[in-house]
Amino acid sequence: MSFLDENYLLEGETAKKLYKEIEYLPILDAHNHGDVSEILANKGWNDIWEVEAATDHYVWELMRKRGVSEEKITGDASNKKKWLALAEIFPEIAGNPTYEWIHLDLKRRFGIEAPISKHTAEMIWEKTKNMLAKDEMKPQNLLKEMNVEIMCTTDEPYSLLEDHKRAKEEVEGVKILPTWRPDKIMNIEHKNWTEYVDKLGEAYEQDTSNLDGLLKALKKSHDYFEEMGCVASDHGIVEPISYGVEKSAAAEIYDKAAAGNELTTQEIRDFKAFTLIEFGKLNEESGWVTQLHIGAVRNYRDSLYQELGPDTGGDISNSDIEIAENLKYFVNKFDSELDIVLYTMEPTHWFTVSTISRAFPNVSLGAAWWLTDNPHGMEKQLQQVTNVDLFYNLAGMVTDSRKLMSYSSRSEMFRRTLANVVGRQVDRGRMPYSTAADLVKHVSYYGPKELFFKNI
Ligand SMILES: O=C[C@H](O)[C@@H](O)[C@@H](O)[C@H](O)C(=O)O
Repeated sequence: MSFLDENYLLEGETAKKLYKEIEYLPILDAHNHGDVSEILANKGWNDIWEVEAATDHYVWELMRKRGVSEEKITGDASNKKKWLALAEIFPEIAGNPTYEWIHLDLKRRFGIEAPISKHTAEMIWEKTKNMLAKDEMKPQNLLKEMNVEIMCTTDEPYSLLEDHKRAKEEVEGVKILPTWRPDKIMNIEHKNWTEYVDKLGEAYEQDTSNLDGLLKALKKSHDYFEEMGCVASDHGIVEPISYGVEKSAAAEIYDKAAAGNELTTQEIRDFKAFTLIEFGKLNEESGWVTQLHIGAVRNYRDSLYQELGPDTGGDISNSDIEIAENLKYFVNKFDSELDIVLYTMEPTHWFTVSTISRAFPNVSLGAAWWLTDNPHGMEKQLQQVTNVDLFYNLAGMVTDSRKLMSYSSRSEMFRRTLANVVGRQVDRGRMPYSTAADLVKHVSYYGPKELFFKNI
């Protein structure tokens, strides 16, 4: 096998055949960080740094690890200098999925086969710059080229979704849907919490000076998102917190926080538990999927957070959290009533979550997430699911991407890994080929279509 050839990640003849079954299925992406204004403007990108690295903290982290100065990552250096710095260290990041994603993009979108290095950096810069100037490389064409059928962005509940509204009218060939992400309302301990609550109130012209007002504002926002085509909420939660909390108790906590008083740890937990259930109720009424991203400790590297803020690198995964007891109330409260998707990145959590998903028909597992969204992680996670829960109940792949260009490469990596894992089962006599072929198609496309997009 040579680098990223047609057999990339595929270990046997069956895997190769299975991959052919799913290679060209459209991409359904229920979770990403797409920038709708970029798609609407359709101006495209000036150079390869802009398209591949300017918005992607995965790349920034690796550059820092290989000693590149911040000036050439997020600082004032020119894009050309930044690209040359990245290219120089590129051979040193081999084995990390970013190495493969970017090479796949170069190969599939720009027809460039040469491995990135200081020797090829200039050539790649020039060639991609010329190609990026062409219409076919503009965001809307790129999405069609990558065969993206539906993509769901991640949005604040106080957003009025102006860009989504326009995208609905103006962007052809791909559906761009919002996702309701109310973390900032739930995180009552955050120093800017009152500001976020005020924003929500202003956006939906609702007095939020008490808990009732907040709940009304959330409902208005939820209704509006639904009107705009939203099919899911999403929640970033370090450790799930769920138990019954009386509304009167939550209201007292709300008043205390709104008056600027410090809350106890217990009060913070109570408020989170209360709001999670409220979000679930709203989703149940609307028939939305509830996505829980569990276990990421964000902004772990203090200096980076202080200097550059969130989503700049420096987030970690914590295996030391309790999931089963903490989720019990939530999954039981909505037993058989609400589609719930659990995303976790820790291999040690996969067994627990797959047993929870096995026990509840309405709970599914999302693809291996973030730091395990790579061939090794996805393969391990898929094997786990195969043997405890069902392939057929998987929620499918989400690109989770912060740049448009990689929707296709991230999906390709998943589909190849899937073909490989399932192909191996066929080769070991665990299922017939025809069953396997249906199964990989289901996981890649028909399953997520049914789960997230059945009414679209
Ligand atoms: O960019 C960051 C990571 O890709 C990403 O996994 C998280 O931001 C996650 O999608 C989330 O929405 O919480």
